[in-house]
Amino acid sequence: MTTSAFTKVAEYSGKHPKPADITFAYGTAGFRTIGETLESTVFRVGLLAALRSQSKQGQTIGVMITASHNEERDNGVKLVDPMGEMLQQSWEGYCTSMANAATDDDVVAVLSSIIESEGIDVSIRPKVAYARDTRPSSPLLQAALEDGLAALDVEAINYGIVTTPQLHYFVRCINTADSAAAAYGEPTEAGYNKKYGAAFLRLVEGKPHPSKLYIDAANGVGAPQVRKLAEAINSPYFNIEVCNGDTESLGKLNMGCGADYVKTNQRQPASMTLTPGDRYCSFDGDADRIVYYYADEHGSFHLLDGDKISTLAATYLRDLVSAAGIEDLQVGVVQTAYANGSSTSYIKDTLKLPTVFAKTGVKHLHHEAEKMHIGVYFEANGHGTVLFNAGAIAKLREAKPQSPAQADAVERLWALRDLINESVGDAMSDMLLVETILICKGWTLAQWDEAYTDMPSRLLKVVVNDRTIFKTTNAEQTLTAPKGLQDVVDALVAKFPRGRSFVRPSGTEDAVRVYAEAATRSDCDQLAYSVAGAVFDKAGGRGERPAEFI
Ligand SMILES: CC(=O)N[C@H]1[C@@H](OP(=O)(O)O)O[C@H](CO)[C@@H](O)[C@@H]1O
Ligand SMILES: [Mg+2]
Repeated sequence: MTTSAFTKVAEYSGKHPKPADITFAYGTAGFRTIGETLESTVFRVGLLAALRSQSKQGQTIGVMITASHNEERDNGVKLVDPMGEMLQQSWEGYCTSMANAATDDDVVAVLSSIIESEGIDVSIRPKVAYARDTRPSSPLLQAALEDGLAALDVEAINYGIVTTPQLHYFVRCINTADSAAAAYGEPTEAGYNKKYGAAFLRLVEGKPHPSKLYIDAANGVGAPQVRKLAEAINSPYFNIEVCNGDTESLGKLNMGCGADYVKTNQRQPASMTLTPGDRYCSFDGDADRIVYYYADEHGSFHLLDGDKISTLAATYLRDLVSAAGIEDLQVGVVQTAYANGSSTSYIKDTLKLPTVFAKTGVKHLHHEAEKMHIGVYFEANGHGTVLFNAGAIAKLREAKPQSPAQADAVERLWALRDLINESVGDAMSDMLLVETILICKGWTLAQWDEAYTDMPSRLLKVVVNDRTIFKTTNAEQTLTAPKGLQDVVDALVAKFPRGRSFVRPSGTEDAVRVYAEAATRSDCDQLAYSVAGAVFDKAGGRGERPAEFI
């Protein structure tokens, strides 16, 4: 890169001035706020993606424009590292500094300082792959991104409108293409559908066909993409109907539908009536989360969330490892403190598998799961996947099956690895995983649900003057500040049989979250609302005290 390249940066930056009154922060989910305010940020993310690529010797970096389950007027942008994983945490600070540079000259100055501190070789031609979801503000932001990429002469690939996990997959495919041993797949939509579709059919072949699966696509990008996946699979094993698949009409994205709505409200999408015995699932707006649900014969709603998916997957993998006769190949589960207590007890006491708690946010779970041979990780809200680490791959390669049954189990473990998007949680690939297990076991959703019964739980938000005063330890389950507040929470928890509650500041919203569980619905609600009340009263609740707080 020459000085003239920097001239282009300042000139193009002038087309995307930063709104003076907004401070941006690269958080758990990248940048996320009202779409129209993000033009300068997305332009600058284009510049950063170029530097990140150069710092990785010209490997391809991904940029995804999406705000997932947020309302339609929001948008966001995040960077994807070479193996399809989330951006390395140490670069998040660079993103924030870049987004907040006040003038075009400041943008160039921040750029230069990153180049210097990272020792970046600017003669390397940067490569970036990018995509967007279906939001109305996305085309404008895409144009800003393209200016950022052009300003640093990036070799760019535009993937158009795809799901977030598809972009992660493409990035990993591109960067592994030259490695015979680790090539991940073809970096195209067709390649994605072919890889996951073929692994799915390999695993379910010969079993009875399942009944139809109704997919609520949140009126988002998952709708067109899952239709393409179904076309590619073209088999009665994947008999689906897309509901909430309108990506054209304004105001529909995530509105009264989608995985977040279903999980938060513990009910089906407003537009859907459930028929007892039928099978349903919901994606979120960028199709990286999935939850399943059904109505029982009395019409009552039952949710199968991320914890249920993770226990289903862990059980199946544990049984396959045992059937394969491979010694010391450990299956483990990573959860967050939001995992339902019943699921944690089930993993420990019934499945007898190791489980650890990570901090909220999938990157934390991902890192913990990498330490396990086969690490299953899911957030309760339905975002997660399964990882096979190098130790697991070595054990699978060395396996010496002693019988056809053992050989079949080893082959199924390999096929499962192909079925799973290891780069990131992926609603479509996770759905195929769940479908595979249910088809192989011949289970209905109700049979899957029988493993354990969820404890009544409640998740609340408390709006406070300053959420940065909240500090936590112990995987975010214990407050170390404000002083004395944890003692109050402990005293409240002690009042309720099997009570559990914790308080932490949200990483994505300007609020503090309160989670509670207890043996009965009424105890759980009393605990949740009294902890929320204590937080509001003792830690600077903002505005009027909500009437339901105790
Ligand atoms: C309780 C909860 O669901 N928290 C969500 C939410 O994080 P918070 O830091 O709680 O705002 O958004 C994250 C990003 O999407 C997701 O990873 C996480 O699970
Ligand atoms: Mg999402």
